[in-house]
Amino acid sequence: MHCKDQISHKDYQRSVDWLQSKTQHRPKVAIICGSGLGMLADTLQCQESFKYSDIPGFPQSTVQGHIGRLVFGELKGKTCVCMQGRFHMYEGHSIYKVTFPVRVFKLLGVETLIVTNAAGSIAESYHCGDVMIIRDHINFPGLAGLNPLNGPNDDKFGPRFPPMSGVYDKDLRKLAFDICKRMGVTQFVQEGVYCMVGGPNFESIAEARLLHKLGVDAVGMSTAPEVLVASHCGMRVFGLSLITNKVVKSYEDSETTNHETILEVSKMRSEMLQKLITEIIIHMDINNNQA
Ligand SMILES: O=P(O)(O)O[C@H]1O[C@H](CO)[C@@H](O)[C@H]1O
Ligand code: HPA
Repeated sequence: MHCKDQISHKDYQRSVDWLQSKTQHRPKVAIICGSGLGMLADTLQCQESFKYSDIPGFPQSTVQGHIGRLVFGELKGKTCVCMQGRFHMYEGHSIYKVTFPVRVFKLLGVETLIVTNAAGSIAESYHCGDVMIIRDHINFPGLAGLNPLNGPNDDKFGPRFPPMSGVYDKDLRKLAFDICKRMGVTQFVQEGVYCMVGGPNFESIAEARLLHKLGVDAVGMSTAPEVLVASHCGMRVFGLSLITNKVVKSYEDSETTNHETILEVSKMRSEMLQKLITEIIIHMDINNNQA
């Protein structure tokens, strides 16, 4: 990865200008849908959607379960934009392309980013189908120097050395938990630490044991770069992981993980996630439609 791949302000703006010329929607909330979770976008009213292949600067989705469309619309009167499909580095995208949409959202006027993902459980107490409110993350590629903020800093977006403590908004986490209580689903709601690994392989047993020792609760191959860029440019962030599989940590265990099972579990919980995210958006303060 070279800084020459870095994206200029002009390139983000080109994408923003194109989108603003095609839709009247001016979203304050953006939602990134994880593997198999794209149907979250289906509940938006007055929808207008754009294929990634038509939007200037957008990369293409190549992973099954990631449709590759940007959907604008309203959730109970609140204007949102939803990514039906995200980008991963293992697809061959540069880390700047992976996070490209987040800066486009910022320039569109988005203030809050909601990220979702499918993740494997490392925590012993988690079960398949659990929903984890993300409290914090460990960004392995970031720790190793693969960071979307590498290269000359664009001060128009944020500072050179941004803090990463308290990135997952405390009030939104509390709001989510209160909503889960009202929905009567707390028995399968957790709060924990998400760890991003590079993928595309799933973890070896020794790697899974290492993650467990490090205090990781759930592992996936996404999310941290988008969250980092959103936080850098001052967006409020909320994240949910759907636990789609248990990560094997024992040499006695013959189970293996596969993407198809992950998509099936995502489908099983999609309605509950849709409802939870809708309620969060309804109940959070949004300075709506003033752009
Ligand atoms: O993180 P999302 O996009 O939900 O996808 C998860 O599911 C895929 C593996 O099945 C990986 O891409 C992993 O990161
Ligand atoms: N490991 C990494 N990424 C994942 C997993 C996993 O077990 N499940 C879903 N995404």
